[in-house]
This record gives sequence, structure tokens and C-alpha cells, in this order.
Amino acid sequence: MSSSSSSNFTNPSTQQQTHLSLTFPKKPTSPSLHKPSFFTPITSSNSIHTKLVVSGGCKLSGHVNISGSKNSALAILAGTLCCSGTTKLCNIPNVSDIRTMTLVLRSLGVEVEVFNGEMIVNTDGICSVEPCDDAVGRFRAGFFVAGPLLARFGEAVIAMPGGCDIGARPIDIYVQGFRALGANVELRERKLYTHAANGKGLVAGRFRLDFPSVGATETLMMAASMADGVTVLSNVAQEPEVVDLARFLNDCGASVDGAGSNTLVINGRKKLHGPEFSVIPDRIEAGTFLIAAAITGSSFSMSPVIPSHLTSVIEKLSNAGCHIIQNEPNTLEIAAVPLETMQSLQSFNIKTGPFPQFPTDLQPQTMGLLTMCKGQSIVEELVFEGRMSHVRELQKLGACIRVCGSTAVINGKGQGSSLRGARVVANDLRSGAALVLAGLASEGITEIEGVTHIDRGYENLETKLFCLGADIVRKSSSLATQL
Ligand SMILES: CC(=O)N[C@H]1[C@@H](OP(=O)(O)OP(=O)(O)OC[C@H]2O[C@@H](n3ccc(=O)[nH]c3=O)[C@H](O)[C@@H]2O)O[C@H](CO)[C@@H](O)[C@@H]1O
Ligand SMILES: C=C(OP(=O)(O)O)C(=O)O
Repeated sequence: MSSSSSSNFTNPSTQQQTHLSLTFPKKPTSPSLHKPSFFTPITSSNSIHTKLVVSGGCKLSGHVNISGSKNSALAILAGTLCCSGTTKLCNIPNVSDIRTMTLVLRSLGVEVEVFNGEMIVNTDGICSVEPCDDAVGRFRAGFFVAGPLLARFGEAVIAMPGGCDIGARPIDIYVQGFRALGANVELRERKLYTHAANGKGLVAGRFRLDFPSVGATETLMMAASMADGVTVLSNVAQEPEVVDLARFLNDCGASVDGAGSNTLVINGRKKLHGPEFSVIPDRIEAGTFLIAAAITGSSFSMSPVIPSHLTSVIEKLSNAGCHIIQNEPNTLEIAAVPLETMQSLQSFNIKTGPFPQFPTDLQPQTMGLLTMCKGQSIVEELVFEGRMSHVRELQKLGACIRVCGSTAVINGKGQGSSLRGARVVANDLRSGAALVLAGLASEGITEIEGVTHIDRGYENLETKLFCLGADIVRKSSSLATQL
């Protein structure tokens, strides 16, 4: 492996030897590849102060369109690195994490064209195996590119990932998995250096994950898709996004069996080709809107949705008193009990866990709802040890919540009492969504800061809620005005 900052690198698709620049970035080659509507620069929160201002008490109605899955699209964009030629992706959400992934890909020399929910990716000009540190450090999925780079080019150098601050989020399972596929791995100064130990490419192996990590499953699945021989990965994640990535890889010519079960059998292929592919709808966004209906006592519909991706959530909300039905394919209608009536929603308990258990990415929003249900509930966060930052903010709205470790006990207000608006801060993506929903159900005005977290994963959240009838606006001002 090249431990220096550069090496000679032959791009196997073009057979051209390139001086591998292990420093960012290769400049994009065609100006037409930039579409400003999508590529609004990520705003520096130092210069612009943005907040969402919600005036509570409105009922929601109508229909909301659900965007493509952020987490599925991110993994699949990493997966395009396995493919020679051009890949066309559809149903890509316009969220800042996708823009960050585009920066990661471009820093490797990939051409990316973005237009109106579609992305065209061409990897033939790849000239680096070291993505831009700054971009990788902004989100979790940046790290996923290590798998395809290692598989296709035999090496990768990658900074430690960022992502929501919800726990330690180590990378030990990725490292063990790479080693099981014949890679040498070294960690130095917060960077991972890895290369195929035989100097050629990865070899198949058998590997059991200590925990069914979504990202490690996806990264190792991509790596094994181009390893020599048949790899068996066990105790893998079964999330719909993992299944979507397997479907994508198979469309590229890979052989991935067992996606959706706890074992993957992957027959490595020497070369994969980019297909045209559409990502699944975002189950977390759909779940957030289901909870928005429940917390405001409203009725509306949403599509496209794959209801089987939301079974655990639909079951909990239905038991609490919501009516959720599917009259048309890929459409859910929810009718929630008005919270001001004597039959306000009943409290319920949740324990988060790997799919098909209750999704951790809906835990904060659900806790917001539980503060309005009748009776006591218990929320156990069993995936991320630090995913409780919303509790303090919900308390500012008047919620009655006690936390002990990973467990929260919520005494719901029920029967017509409500939270009171206040200034709150989103500390991560889903806690931001939880605060928006709580604001919709609070008396008076709630101001939510930390909006850049929300923008990482929700496409036009406030516009979608506004169109359903919510009183919500985004307010931006320069910091100078604030001071
Ligand atoms: C971009 C993306 O898809 N993010 C999702 C992905 O994150 P991500 O892939 O990071 O989540 P993981 O499934 O890996 O994490 C689950 C647990 O495993 C632990 N762990 C993980 C890897 C490892 O090497 N060692 C280790 O101990 C984590 O600290 C955590 O406690 O799945 C999470 C769980 O559904 C979701 O909340 C995130 O929205
Ligand atoms: C935790 C999330 O994202 P990430 O893994 O990128 O931090 C999320 O989408 O809720």
C-alpha cells in the first residue's frame, strides 16, 4: 500500500496509468455537470443563522409526496464506484447529505451530473482512492466508499466519518470485515489506510458481524461483490436500504443472494457495469409524516410508501388509536384521533432495534408524540447509546420526561393539555424533526435552531408541512443582524 501521499495508479476501466493524487480534489471536467438548483452551496452556519418558526395548533390535511430514501441513495451512490461506465439513478432526494456524497465522488475524479431528482455518475475518470477528508467528515455514509474503492482498485485511504452525534459510532466491524476479505488495514492519525494484502485484489471470506451494522453490511457487501470467490457474511443488517443496495449491485451484474435475511452469499465478479436504477421511498420520512398526523390529530395521505417497511411503526400508532389504511398501492392514509378530545391517543412503549424492529431514526419523533399521549410510556434506545439529545429540548416545551441511561420515561399530557412553544435547538437530524413535530402540537410559537441538521436528511420539510396546512416558516438572517 502507498503510505505516502501519492502512488501510481492504473484505472482498470481505462487501463490508463494516472499519477494518483491522494489529495483533494480533481476539478470537474464539464461545466454542464453542475446544476445550481441542486448544488446550492452548503451554507456555513457561521455566517447565516437559520431557524424554523412554527406556530402550533393547525390541523393538517391533503396529500404529501415522499422523497427517495436518503440512506438508500447514499449507499447506492457509494456503490456506483464499483461500476465501469455510466450509472443513472432516479428518485434521489434533494438533501444536503446527497450533495456531500457528490463532493466525495467528485474528489475521486468521478463525474456527477444532477438534475431534478436524477443523477448520472461516470466513474471512468477515477484518479484517486482518497476522498476529500472534509467531505467524508461531514456525514457517516462518506466512509462507505472505502468498500468499493478497495474492491475495484485494491486500496483506499479514508478519513474518519462524521454523521449524527448520537453515540461513539466506531468502525471496528468494517475493519474486521476488510481483513476477512484479505485486506491489510492500518489506522493512523484518524485515517484508515487499507490495501489488498496480495497486491492484486480482495479475496472471498467468511465473516460474522458482531452487530448487524447497516453501514458495515453495505460496505462489506460492495467490497465482496468484486472479491475473488464466494463470500458469506452472517449476522448482517436486514434494513430495506440494505436490500435496495443488493438490488442495485445485482442490476450492475453482481451476484448478491440473501438480502433481507441475516446471511448474504456473494459471488464476486471481476467487472460491474452501471445500470439505470430507482431508489426506494424514504421510510423514515414517511414515518415522520405519520407521526406528524398523530401528534396534530390530523388526517392525510402520503405516497409513494412501501408499507412493509413501516410495519413496526404502523402497529404502534394503530394500537395507540390511529387509523392507518392502504386503499391504493404505495399510498398510506392516516386518520388520527384529535388530541383535544377525551379519547386522546393511548401511550405505548418502544424499544429500538435493527430492522424489522422499531427504527432508531424514528425514536425522537415518537418520543415527541408520546409527550402528548394519555399515560406513561417507556422508550428504550438500544441502537445508539447517545440518542437522547432531544429530551432536554422537549422539556423546554413543557414535556415531562425522565432519562436514565438509554431509557426515557414519559408522562404524557393527554386529554387536551398541550406543550408550550419555546426556543429549542436541533442537535441532530431526527431530533430536529421531533422538535418540528412537537412545535406543531404546542401552544404558541416554537423556534427551532440547528436547521442544517434537518436539511441533511429531509427534502423541503417545512414546505411539505406548509402545503398540508401547518403554520411554519424558515427564517434566515446574517449573524451580524443577530448580534
Ligand atoms: C447513512 C446511514 O445509512 N445511516 C443509518 C445507519 O447508520 P450506521 O450504518 O452508522 O449505523 P450502524 O447500523 O452501523 O450502527 C448501529 C450500532 O452499531 C455500532 N457499530 C457500528 C459499526 C461498527 O463498526 N461498530 C459498531 O459498534 C454503532 O455504534 C451503533 O451502536 O444505520 C443506522 C441504524 O439503523 C441509522 O440510524 C442511520 O440513519
Ligand atoms: C443517523 C442518521 O444519519 P447518519 O447515519 O448519517 O448520521 C439518520 O439518518 O437519522
